[in-house]
Amino acid sequence: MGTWKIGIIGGSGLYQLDRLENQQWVDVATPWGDPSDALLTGSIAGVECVFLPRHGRGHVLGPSQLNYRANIDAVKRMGVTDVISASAVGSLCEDMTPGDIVVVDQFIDRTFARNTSFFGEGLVAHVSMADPVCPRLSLHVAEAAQAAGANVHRGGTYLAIEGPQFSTRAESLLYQQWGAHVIGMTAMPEAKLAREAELPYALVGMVTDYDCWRQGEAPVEVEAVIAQLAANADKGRALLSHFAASLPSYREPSPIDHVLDAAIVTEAARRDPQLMAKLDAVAGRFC
Ligand SMILES: CSC[C@H]1O[C@H](OP(=O)(O)O)[C@H](O)[C@@H]1O
Ligand SMILES: Nc1ncnc2[nH]cnc12
Repeated sequence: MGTWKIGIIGGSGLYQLDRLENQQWVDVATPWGDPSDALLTGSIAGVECVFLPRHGRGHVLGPSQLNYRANIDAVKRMGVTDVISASAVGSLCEDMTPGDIVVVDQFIDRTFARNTSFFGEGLVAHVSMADPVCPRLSLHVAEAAQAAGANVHRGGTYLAIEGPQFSTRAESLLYQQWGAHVIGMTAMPEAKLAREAELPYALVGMVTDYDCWRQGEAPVEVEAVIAQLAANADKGRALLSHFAASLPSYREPSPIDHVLDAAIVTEAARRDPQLMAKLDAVAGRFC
């Protein structure tokens, strides 16, 4: 390997990337169905990037309609080496305030209506999610966010709900007690699938609201989320420029590049050829 190719999955409020030089929208077909939209290829400060608007341009897909497998397969198919995911998040703690950036390092998954794995009958694999994000990529992202002038929290637990409704007050208070710091609807199973696809993953949580646990604070509304994201747009753009400019020119291999070596349990002779064919991008080394 040696060369970075950064996948950027843009969440709410992030549907295009003006910063990309030599931009081109590319339609990508996957064996898992259609990704959320075409993928935008280009470069920032000489670093090749591939951008995918998670909800599609115009925000047409909700969190439960996203084809998470197709999205991760598509970026992998485009030769991406590492994925940065940007997400709007609600804060579950006092000191993570709207406008802050949380570089998430743990997850609690409360989603229930999504395809959560590329593997299954005919090819069984169990990857570790103990450390669900890439520390190297997260460090680069956190430093870039700091350089962009953001108030950055290095680490935090993201609680993923199914949505599309926001939480009840009782749920919000419960998630706080569980030790979650931020809440959103999309990073799971995205982070799980990225790990299965051997893609180092970092999550930039952009705090947009205080959810509904906080006394005296109006419960979160979409309008406030979008307004906060718009207010942060310049910081987001600066973050990406700092990130690309600060990457070392040589990409040292990551242990995440090979997690499937220790994860696939199905004997070679018992593997399902049809599923193996579908896994050509995700697990091509084994096909
Ligand atoms: C528009 S508010 C709720 C919406 O925003 C977040 O999306 P994303 O993670 O893609 O930025 C949240 O998860 C919901 O999907
Ligand atoms: N409070 C919240 N709950 C779930 N998803 C969100 N995305 C942004 N704010 C959110």
